[in-house]
Amino acid sequence: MKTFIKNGTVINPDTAFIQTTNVLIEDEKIMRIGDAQHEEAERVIDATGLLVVPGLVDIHVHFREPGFPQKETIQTGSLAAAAGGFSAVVCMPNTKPAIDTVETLTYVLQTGKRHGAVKVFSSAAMTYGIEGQILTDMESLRKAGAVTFTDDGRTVMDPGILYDCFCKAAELDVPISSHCEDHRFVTSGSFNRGKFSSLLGDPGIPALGEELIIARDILFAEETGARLHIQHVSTARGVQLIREAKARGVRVTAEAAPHHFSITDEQALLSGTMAKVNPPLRTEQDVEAVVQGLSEGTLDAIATDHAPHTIAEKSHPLERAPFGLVGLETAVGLTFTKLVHPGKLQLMDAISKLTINPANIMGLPAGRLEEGHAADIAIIDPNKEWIVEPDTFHSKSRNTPFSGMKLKGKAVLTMVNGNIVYDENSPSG
Ligand SMILES: NC(=O)N[C@@H](CC(=O)O)C(=O)O
Ligand SMILES: [Zn+2]
Ligand SMILES: [Zn+2]
Repeated sequence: MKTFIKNGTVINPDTAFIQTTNVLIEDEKIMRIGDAQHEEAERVIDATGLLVVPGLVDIHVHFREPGFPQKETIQTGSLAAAAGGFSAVVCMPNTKPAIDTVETLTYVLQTGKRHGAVKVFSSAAMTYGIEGQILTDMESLRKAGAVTFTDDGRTVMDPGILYDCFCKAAELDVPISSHCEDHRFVTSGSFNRGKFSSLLGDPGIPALGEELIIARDILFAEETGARLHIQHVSTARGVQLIREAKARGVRVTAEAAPHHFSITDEQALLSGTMAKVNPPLRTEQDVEAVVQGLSEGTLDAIATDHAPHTIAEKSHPLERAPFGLVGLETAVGLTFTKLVHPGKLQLMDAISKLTINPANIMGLPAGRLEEGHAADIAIIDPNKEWIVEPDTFHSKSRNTPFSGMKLKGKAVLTMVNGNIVYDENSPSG
């Protein structure tokens, strides 16, 4: 089957290519990028005024399988991904059981193949049960397809165990993805420790608790030569630590989540538990530093940390409600509204941080729009104005602080291996 995408602004960040042109797809591959007309193709998509970019890559999602299908399944999560323009995702291992054995990892990857609308990759846990005590069989998990090791949701606190983990990661040349939170220092708060946590009588989560672990893990990476990827960076000093580490040649990369570059801790007053996320929404200065980190390249990737929870759970009193918010279906809108349209991030950089950069960090065969490559493509309408309505999400969960927010920019079509997995303009879209 031939698909012809005509007259779009075609972007391939890997080669800094941007041109108004056409893309011809045959079966699962991109055959040709260029001016030639192929109006005879079975399917012709008019992309006039739209961006035609590599399928987006999210290296930080929680699809909750096995264990919590009431929050999300691999199938519903992948539908949310497709609706957000993503064609590839990396699942986090804080499931039940955790993704800490080859058996569970294989279950996730096979379920992704069978029921996933997009390409589902997976991390594996650093320690059994994400308990920070006993290292998993990293070698076997790597062979079985784990693209990174992480205890996301928690931090491995024991330096001896962590050291062994970094050494093994260096040997296997696989990145460690680090959720940075010093559990001895960060205790029972729900929001960023500061003015708003005080107002709400919440003990607060100190920025220092995140920064201590960022600093620690950078030293471990430097010492062992392992590749380190810092997840969901939320503080100004965290950005600064990564900037300095990169300058002295440490193999460190980092991601920012859309909520950390879009809204501040003041959101707690408006959204309550819907704004409860870990790391927490921080101050205006922190948000500015995250934006600066993205624009200067200290922060390499935008990753959603899509963390679905049920409404029932989010209705618990503040201290019992779980941390996390869904992000796949608002990521493009927030990136364009908060970064690209205000001129804080160049269009090419924004697309890089949603495609080739995260793909390269995790070594995924994704993130490129090139002849001969798989036809994983997102079509984005950068000027589409829309209002976030959680009831229309494809995700099983609706936990977002962005409900009712007006955004400009949206993925309107997503293709995986030449198949359309999301189409805004089709009835089933
Ligand atoms: N980000 C969150 O607030 N929650 C995540 C865990 C995590 O990413 O740390 C979750 O699994 O719900
Ligand atoms: Zn985390
Ligand atoms: Zn996470």
